[in-house]
Amino acid sequence: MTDLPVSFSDELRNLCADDWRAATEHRFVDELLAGTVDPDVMRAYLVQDYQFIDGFVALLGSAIANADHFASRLAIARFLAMITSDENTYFVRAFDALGVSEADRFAPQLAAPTADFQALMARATAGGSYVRCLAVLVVAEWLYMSWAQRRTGPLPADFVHAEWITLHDNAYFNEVVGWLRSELDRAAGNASEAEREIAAALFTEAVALERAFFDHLYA
Ligand SMILES: Cc1ncc(CN)c(N)n1
Repeated sequence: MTDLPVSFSDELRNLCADDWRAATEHRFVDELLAGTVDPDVMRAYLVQDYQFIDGFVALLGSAIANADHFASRLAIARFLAMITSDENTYFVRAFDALGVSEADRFAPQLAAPTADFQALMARATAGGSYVRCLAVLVVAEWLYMSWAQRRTGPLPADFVHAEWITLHDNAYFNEVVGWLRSELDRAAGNASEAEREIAAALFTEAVALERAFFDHLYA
């Protein structure tokens, strides 16, 4: 039997398997799935992540602008609509529940991994390249789906924990992740070797930053 060819997205994930595993099996993930994250840790995480979301929305906008098909633009725009509605209102409700101040919602002091992630997304956003945007988008959503799918028990009782899990493991989200991966594989197939190398570097840097983003919560 001949082996199936490895897709570009699988190849990239294999390149950074250690960081991928460390992030998806992180202490924060274990505690989130068990519903036992310390409220101070959850607050710190969500405050930093809201600043990540800002750059992420800009990155989705760039993917829409640089996509090579109308159908791709439509699919990304639908996903962007989910982020700016259901996901954004989750943050607002979670901030209310956790007593997060206005200053921390909109202008917190950035942790180093947050600032580094913003810089990475800004580079991908400004690159004028669909494959570069996709490389970072695929990490952000595939890695999150991977940890959310590790859940074997019931959802935690607290909505702050439960909804953050279900936002990253539901039928629509899982379909988006599969689609983003297939778009990355397709766009990489149409890109030059130099573009593929840039996309691979963005991908591996993003995986390392996902790990650092969780690590800093316990530093
Ligand atoms: C840092 C980070 N990476 C990914 C995701 C999933 N959208 C997120 N909310 N935050």
